[in-house]
Amino acid sequence: MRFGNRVFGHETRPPQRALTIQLSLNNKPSDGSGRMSREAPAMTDAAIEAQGLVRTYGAKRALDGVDLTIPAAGGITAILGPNGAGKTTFVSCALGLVPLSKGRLRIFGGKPGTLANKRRIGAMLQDSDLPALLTAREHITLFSSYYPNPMGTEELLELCEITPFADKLYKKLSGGQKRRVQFALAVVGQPELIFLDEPTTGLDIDARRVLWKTIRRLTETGSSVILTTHYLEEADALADRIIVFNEGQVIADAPTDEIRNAVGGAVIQCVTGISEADILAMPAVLSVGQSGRFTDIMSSDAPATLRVLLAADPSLTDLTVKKPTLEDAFLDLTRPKGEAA
Ligand SMILES: Nc1ncnc2c1ncn2[C@@H]1O[C@H](COP(=O)(O)OP(=O)(O)OP(=O)(O)O)[C@@H](O)[C@H]1O
Repeated sequence: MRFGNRVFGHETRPPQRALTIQLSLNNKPSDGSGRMSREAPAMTDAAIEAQGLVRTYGAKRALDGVDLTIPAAGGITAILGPNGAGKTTFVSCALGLVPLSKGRLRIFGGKPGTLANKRRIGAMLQDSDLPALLTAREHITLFSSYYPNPMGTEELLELCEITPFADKLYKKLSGGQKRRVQFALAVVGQPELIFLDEPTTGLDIDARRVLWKTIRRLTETGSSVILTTHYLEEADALADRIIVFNEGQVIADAPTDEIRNAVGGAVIQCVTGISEADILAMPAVLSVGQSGRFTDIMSSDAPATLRVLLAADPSLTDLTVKKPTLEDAFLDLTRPKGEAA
């Protein structure tokens, strides 16, 4: 696993995950319906293999040498990155919607966009739209006919909490209700690989939690989910693995815990009159930022920083020390070199 210039662990799932996969391959779902079970994909088949992907738009390199592998039954991978980092371009290439300029991309060992691959993939894109004059139930019934082993329509309507508006015309649904239907269509086929591009944008917190629950359930049956999101708490709550894109390149690729912990140290927050330049010169300080009246100091050794900080400012107040969050790690990774937080 990559994290900046560092290499982490191994390329396979962590042991706990491997156990979950093993169980799901050998057992039917607890409700005994059999509807969520399906033939397991060969464990050796990678869902996605990308080597040296380049996609240019004129002089712009939207993808600039992307290498990554997503295993089959690979759990939930969040692809994060600032605006314009290349996340949507990567997803579009994997779906066969956008051709590559250079590189090798294999989906279940085949080219992106083939019919065989489409039957193994579900996708919810940012700009999806659907025929206005069909109901949610009709859309789901129609989509389920494309897949060899779809979920039952009623079960899916319940799971995604669509039942109360299942018979309304799509055009009469609210924005959040439309997103739920789009999500249901991405998962109705119980596909082995699911792309969710900003799936919870515009959803209220209840609807977001329904989606999270459904996503987790799908991975328990052996799906690999690729989630792109700007909500870092969503990635933190859901993803087993985080891949960070920046300027068309993968700058970090590691299990979520490792990404969070790799920042190391702690975030010291306080109210102080000391200048950012003076704080940056203190021991173990990695970066300094301002949020309102608070100063946030990222330190690789909080006690060492605190000793000097407290001695330098006896009037310092509102002191808290906390572990870095995924957001701290993300900001640290994607900050332009040489720029303080
Ligand atoms: N069809 C296109 N024509 C020209 N440039 C494009 C096109 N699609 C993407 N780009 C450019 O490629 C770069 C990567 O865009 P992309 O949409 O993949 O980023 P992203 O990480 O998904 O961003 P966001 O988080 O804003 O959705 C951007 O600079 C974008 O302007």
